[in-house]
Amino acid sequence: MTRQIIVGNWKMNGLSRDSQELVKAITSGLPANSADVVVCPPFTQLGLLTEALKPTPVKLGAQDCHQEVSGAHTGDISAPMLADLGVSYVILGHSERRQEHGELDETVREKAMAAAKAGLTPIVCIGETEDQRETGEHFDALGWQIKGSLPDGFNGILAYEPIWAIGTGLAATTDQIAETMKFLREELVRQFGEAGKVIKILYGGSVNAGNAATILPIPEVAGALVGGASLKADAFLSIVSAASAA
Ligand SMILES: O=C[C@H](O)COP(=O)(O)O
Repeated sequence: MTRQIIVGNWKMNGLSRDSQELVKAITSGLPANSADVVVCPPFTQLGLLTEALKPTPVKLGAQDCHQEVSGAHTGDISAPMLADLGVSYVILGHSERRQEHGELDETVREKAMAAAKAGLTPIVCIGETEDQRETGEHFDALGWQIKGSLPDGFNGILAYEPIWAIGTGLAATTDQIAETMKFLREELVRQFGEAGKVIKILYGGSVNAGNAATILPIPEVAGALVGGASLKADAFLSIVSAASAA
């Protein structure tokens, strides 16, 4: 059985002291035979946490990177800069970046290529809006996002996050997740052939300590991308335990 992976996306949360305390609580509370765990703090905490996480099995991820290696891009961070710091994963195309920064599939694809080239594992996010779900256009939307956001030869992680489930406390139902995962796997195989069979797919959107044990065993779910609940060590560790048992 493949080990699941739980990714904590801290979003724009965490000053130095909180961040250090949080990773200390997480690393000291990991269950035996733990699932793989990745924490993705804001850029400002990455340097400090690299050192704190070095002696632990927890890996470090970033929440974005630029598609270029270097240059005149004020305020941006490149994939080689992240790799240089000891970062292993990078979340790309999160719906909050797509919405707040107008990030397009094409840019996400370029970022995923840049990340892989720098030795990082890209975690590319896709997800449908509430409208698309209600009008039954969700599979079309997801198919287009896969086509547009994942580069040829993609061997990173895909995160399915229905936008209406993010931060709402209202996770997708097990039936919705199961049906969508099946669709995503078929689509990955259609677009990538054999390689599409092994791309890991995470579910994200209001995963918490109470629903993780129901969501994580759903076929094709390889783990979770966790927002709010990743900021509380107890809740995050419960999700990690559920993944370790799934
Ligand atoms: O990246 C994480 C997702 O946006 C999920 O956030 P949430 O767990 O707070 O719903």
